[in-house]
Amino acid sequence: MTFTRPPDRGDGKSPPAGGPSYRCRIRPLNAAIAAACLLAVAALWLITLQRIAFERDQAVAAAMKSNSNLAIAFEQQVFRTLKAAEQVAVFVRDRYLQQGPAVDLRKLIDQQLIRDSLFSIVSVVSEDGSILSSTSRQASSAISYADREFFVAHRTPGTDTLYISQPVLGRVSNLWQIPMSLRISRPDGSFGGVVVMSVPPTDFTDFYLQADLGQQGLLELSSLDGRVLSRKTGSRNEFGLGAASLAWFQHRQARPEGKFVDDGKAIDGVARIVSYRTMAGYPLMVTVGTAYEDELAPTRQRESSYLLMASGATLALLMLACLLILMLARQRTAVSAVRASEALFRATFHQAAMGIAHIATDGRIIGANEKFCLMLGYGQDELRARTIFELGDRHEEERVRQQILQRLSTPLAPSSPEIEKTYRRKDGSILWVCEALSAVTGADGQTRFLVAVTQDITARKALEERLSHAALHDPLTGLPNRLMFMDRFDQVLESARRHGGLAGILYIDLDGFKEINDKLGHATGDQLLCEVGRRLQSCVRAEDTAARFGGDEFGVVLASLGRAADCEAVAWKIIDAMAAPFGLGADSTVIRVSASVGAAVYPVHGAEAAILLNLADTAMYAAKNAGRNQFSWAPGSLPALP
Ligand SMILES: Nc1nc2c(ncn2[C@@H]2O[C@H](COP(=O)(O)OP(=O)(O)OP(=O)(O)O)[C@@H](O)[C@H]2O)c(=O)[nH]1
Repeated sequence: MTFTRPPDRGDGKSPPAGGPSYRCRIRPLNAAIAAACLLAVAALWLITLQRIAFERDQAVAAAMKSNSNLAIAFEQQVFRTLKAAEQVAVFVRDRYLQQGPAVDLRKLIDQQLIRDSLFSIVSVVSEDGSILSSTSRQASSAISYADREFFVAHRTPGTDTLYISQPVLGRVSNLWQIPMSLRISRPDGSFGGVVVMSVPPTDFTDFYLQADLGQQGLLELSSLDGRVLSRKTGSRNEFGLGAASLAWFQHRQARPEGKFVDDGKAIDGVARIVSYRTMAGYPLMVTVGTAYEDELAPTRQRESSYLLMASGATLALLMLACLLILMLARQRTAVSAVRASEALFRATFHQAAMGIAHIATDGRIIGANEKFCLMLGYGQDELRARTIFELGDRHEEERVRQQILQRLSTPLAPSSPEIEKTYRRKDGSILWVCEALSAVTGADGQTRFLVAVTQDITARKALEERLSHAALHDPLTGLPNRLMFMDRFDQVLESARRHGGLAGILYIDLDGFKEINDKLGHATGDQLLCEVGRRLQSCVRAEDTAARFGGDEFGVVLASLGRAADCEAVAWKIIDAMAAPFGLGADSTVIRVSASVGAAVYPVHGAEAAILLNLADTAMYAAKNAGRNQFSWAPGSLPALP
């Protein structure tokens, strides 16, 4: 998500101060990342919840199957007990019918004809309800069963099958018992009494421990007429309760056997996975149940792991999405910064008033801006095909190499010294530049390339040249002026001092120049002065200096004089040169002029330039006074001249 400034409203006014000056814009890529993340989270949770539901269903189905098997086993155990009871009852009834009231059940036990481990009490009851014989010592004929359910039921002629009564509190044992009885019929079919066997209800539910039904399991034996014969839930035993409100009792009306999840509200509020079966051959049903929470405990543990993993994955996905969005935002910022920087660079590089060239460390030109190309007259490609050394004259190459080496040796130096140097343009002309080199280094501190910032100073150099020439030369004749003359004279004197040589100076003044000016005009006078300058130069050697001091006054420095007398010889040579007629102007007007020359020699007449100049000047006046067109030595020991 980014914030952008709203477009200008066109009236030049900004949005009202204090109000929202930025509007929110969701970037499509950010929206796509957020949508993908939400989709992934939704899919993750869908899969997780489906997995949890599947595992729960699996656990419930497995528990149902297990409980169904246990119900079958429980049914078989009850069935065996009932069959044993039937066999005992038939055996006792046959003995009673053979022996009559003299039948002794305790003797039958002693003879191990009856197993007393199966039943707590076995009794023979007469047709009036009193006990005729019993395996219990507490039993007596005074105890009557005439009102008992089984006795009442057997008195009525009916089937010759085992009758299973509701649990009752035993009158002999004083304990809860389930009476199971068989009718004794006389040969004529009349009622002859009952064989009754008592089984403690808990004997049926001992199976609970074998089946390992847990702390809150359920094992129940009920009669189909709606009575719980024996039930065990956890450590609790119950007998004789009504079964009509129980869900499995109601389910049995529709299906003889089944399995389902019961909410437990009819018993103790504990939800259970139950399986029930209707017994074959007996009006009984068995029910086995295990606590729903016990069965799902392992699944619940896995559920917690799944939920934890899904939560972790959700968090990771959200963090990943946030990270991606953040990285994208940073990348966008970086890209914007790079673009801005590139735009700035382009504007600076291409529109700079200075020439800029990128130079490889070996001198190859990598690139150049338009100004640099313009300055040198080469195109970009032509420059790229050259080295920086090829752009200058041969004598400059070493200097440029030194400049590059110096820059490479101090790549991190903040400023680079500017040097003035020359390039050779494509057309062969000289380009004077003032150039600074900067080093561009990489992250490793190594120099990647050099940047040459070049300023065209050709015009300035030409101006300097002109100014320098004007300052030291006479504008009319082009000869050195007095300033340059004195400088050269100083240099010559210095050399003469060092080498013990001689140096001469001549002071020359034209004779009658004013008249020429006056008669022929100032322009002709100028022409004459120029020609005098040329003749003067032709009279001296290259190492000598001829100069114009001003007006019609000239001077000559004679370097490396072999003899002082040579000075006079040069002076006469000049006087002769000036005496020759001048043909000036378009019509070659013939003009005649002469010159008076004074001379002084180092070290004969003096040691200082100014003194020697004055002496030569004085000598020149002496020559003038001697009639002009003359030479005169400076005052001093002329005969001693070497
Ligand atoms: N044409 C021209 N005349 C100049 C220039 N500079 C000075 N003059 C003139 O040159 C003359 C020099 O004066 P002088 O040396 O006294 O004249 P002169 O006739 O040579 O006199 P003497 O030296 O005594 O022989 C003056 O008339 C100046 O006006 C110049 O640049 N051009």
